[in-house]
Amino acid sequence: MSPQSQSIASFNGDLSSLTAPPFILSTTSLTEYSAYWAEHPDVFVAPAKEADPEKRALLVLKWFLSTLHQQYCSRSEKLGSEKKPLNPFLGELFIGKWEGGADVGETSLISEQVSHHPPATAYAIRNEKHGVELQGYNAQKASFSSTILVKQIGHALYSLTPSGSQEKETYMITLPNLHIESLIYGSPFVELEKSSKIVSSSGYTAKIDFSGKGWLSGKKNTFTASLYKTAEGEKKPLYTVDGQWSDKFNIKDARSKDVIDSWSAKENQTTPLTLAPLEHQDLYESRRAWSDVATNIQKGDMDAVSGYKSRIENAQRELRRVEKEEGREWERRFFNRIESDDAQVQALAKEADLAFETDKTGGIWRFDAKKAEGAQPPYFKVGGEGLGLTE
Ligand SMILES: CC(C)CCC[C@@H](C)[C@H]1CC[C@H]2[C@@H]3CC=C4C[C@@H](O)CC[C@]4(C)[C@H]3CC[C@]12C
Repeated sequence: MSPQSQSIASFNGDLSSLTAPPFILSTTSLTEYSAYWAEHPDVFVAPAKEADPEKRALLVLKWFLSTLHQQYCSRSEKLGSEKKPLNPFLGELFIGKWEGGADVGETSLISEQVSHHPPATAYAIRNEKHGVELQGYNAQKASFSSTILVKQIGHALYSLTPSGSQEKETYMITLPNLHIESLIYGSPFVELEKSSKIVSSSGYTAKIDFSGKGWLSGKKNTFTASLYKTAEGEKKPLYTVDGQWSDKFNIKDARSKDVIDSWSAKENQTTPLTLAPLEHQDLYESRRAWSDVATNIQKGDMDAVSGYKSRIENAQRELRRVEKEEGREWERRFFNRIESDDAQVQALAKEADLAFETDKTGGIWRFDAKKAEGAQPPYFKVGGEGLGLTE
């Protein structure tokens, strides 16, 4: 048996324990993936400007669908194949902002590794000007059956206060399952499976069905979606959407059958995320913490890679040891673990068929805006508690 298949045979579902050949290693940590939710900030805030609740729910669906290209195929398009991201360490941060035009304003991103065993990443994306917030967390559980199957555990909550209203509207978003295709040809890419739901407190539900390589079109990344009144059910759609999430899709009014809107991933450029320069970043910020590892992955110096990785891992082990000794746990910088959420969120979760599975995410994680107020790097005191990354 090769070492590769041995590691598969003893695989426990934790993707971070999977060994991959050097050419498949990415220099990017999973904490960075949270940014995929808002790389089109104008689409992210668009629902807040819509006065009609039905159209607002449709714009939330459109935004969700528009994120899928970046979430699930930007690596294979940019780098030639899907890659294995760096495993974030507990407390790792990825912080940045998107400068929109005068109309969009600034959108900020906070991403934090809130759990290490099991690995879970939480994020908050906010646009103050439009009163839009997305927060969520996710973990992955993998299994093998001719390829890598990945179940996503976690959810996202999108909220806004419609213009001219006082009442906050919340959308519960569930995450799709996925699998890796073309693994044996050495050019792995992601295909989405089953379905995702977006259930709103305003009484609308969107259901997205991922059908992979469409049996009619023969094209990969095919999906259909419909938006309906939660109380009336899937059989009475108000709008339908179909196409490829990695390319183009059309939005139709289900009553008139007219195409009323569309999206093309290739024609809509992403807005770059602005980060603090490396030297101004905190030691816990992803790019800074992983910079030596990343440089050596690029150079193909795998000995140096494992040396620098061990440095991080050993420093982390030492922190965990001291915490255990002192009977405390690592304080999350921007998020809190909560026992259960309010009745509204629970009702939305039920409608969305969401099971919290807290044992697989280390808990339910919620953003704490107070912790983020006026946050400036360094986010952590360095010294005794440092990562051991500075000399
Ligand atoms: C490429 C093969 C050989 C190695 C396996 C890599 C695994 C660890 C990669 C491949 C695709 C990746 C997923 C791609 C996109 C997302 C969406 C993001 O919002 C959360 C992370 C998540 C869910 C990634 C988790 C890690 C992942 C499953």
